[in-house]
Amino acid sequence: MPRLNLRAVSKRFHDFQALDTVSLDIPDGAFLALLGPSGCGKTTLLRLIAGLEVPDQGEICLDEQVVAGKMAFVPPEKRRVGMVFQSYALWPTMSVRGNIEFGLKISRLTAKERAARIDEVLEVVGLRGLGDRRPHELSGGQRQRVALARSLATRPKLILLDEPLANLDAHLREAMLAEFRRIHSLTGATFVFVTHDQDEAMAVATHVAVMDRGRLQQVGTPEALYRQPASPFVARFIGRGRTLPVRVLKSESGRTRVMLGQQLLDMPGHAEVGHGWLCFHASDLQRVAEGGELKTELVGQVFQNGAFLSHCIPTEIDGDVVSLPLAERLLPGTPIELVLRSGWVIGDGHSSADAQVTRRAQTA
Ligand SMILES: Nc1ncnc2c1ncn2[C@@H]1O[C@H](COP(=O)(O)OP(=O)(O)OP(=O)(O)O)[C@@H](O)[C@H]1O
Repeated sequence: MPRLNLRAVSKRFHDFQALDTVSLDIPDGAFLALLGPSGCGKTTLLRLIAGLEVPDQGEICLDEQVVAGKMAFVPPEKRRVGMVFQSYALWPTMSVRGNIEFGLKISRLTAKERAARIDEVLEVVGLRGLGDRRPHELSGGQRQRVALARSLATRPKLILLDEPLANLDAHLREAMLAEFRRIHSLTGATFVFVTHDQDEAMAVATHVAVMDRGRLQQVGTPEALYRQPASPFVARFIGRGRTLPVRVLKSESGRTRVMLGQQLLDMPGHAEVGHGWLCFHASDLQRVAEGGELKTELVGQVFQNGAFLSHCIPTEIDGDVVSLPLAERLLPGTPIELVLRSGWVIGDGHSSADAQVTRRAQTA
């Protein structure tokens, strides 16, 4: 059963279209990351789900109840949704227990029940024994755990997290990601997590929704987005992917026959006959001495992770720079011939990308 449905939700701020007909089904128990460049509308979408903004058009349903639409608007406090902000938003003069209890005051729990609930969530987030500390006596990671505990205390079905790790250093971010995953599986709640960091999204989420300029580009598992992007934008955005223009000759049963320059290739994918894109990652490329499918010239190298990440410009087709790790340092201008061990072909039209978004969202 989907926990959360968005149907053609749009939102304008003055003359700026922040969200444009976004449709999305989020299954019960999912950990969905909303991913996209700065300003693409992630936070606006989260605020609409929370009830902090009202959509101009479309409908939002939580547990099959319309919470925002033409005829209905359920206020935030009645949505059973917990929200965790980047800034933590803790009361500085209150203890950890006081901060968590604050959110429980409007519940009908007795003082004893509230105390038990606080103990329970402190245990879940790994802060047992720190209940009497004030926020300034905690580390950034601990403060974020308090913010999460405060949201969990009301036992919401849906938890919204707005860039919760943005204020933490890289090392702590990784540890907190593992913590979020653990807490997600322990509570069984549905999590929706906003981030512009794709490594973060891919590491933690069961589903990722990629957004660009107010529009949803694709929803799918991290693997599906990586291996089967629905649009050139997703292909380039995820996993530092690359795209090259191809001519699609045939497309049948998940295989395509394409021309990459003068080379005939057989690749997985779906595309209409005509102009298309071959999407791939550095790991799909292999250098060969001769007879490569893609002839390039080295433009530069960077020493990274024990290898020379080599940037190469295609010489026989009009395409962007492709990159792959090589074992040796070479002079700029060196001819590099490459074969593509794998890839994914998509069509050029946005309609096919949109169709895949809908199909994937429905089957997610
Ligand atoms: N209250 C508002 N009034 C006017 N414009 C707004 C308002 N809120 C958001 N916007 C605009 O809507 C667009 C989307 O904003 P939003 O905060 O949703 O983006 P985001 O994807 O979360 O970005 P970031 O990753 O930088 O936080 C931005 O261009 C922003 O300036």
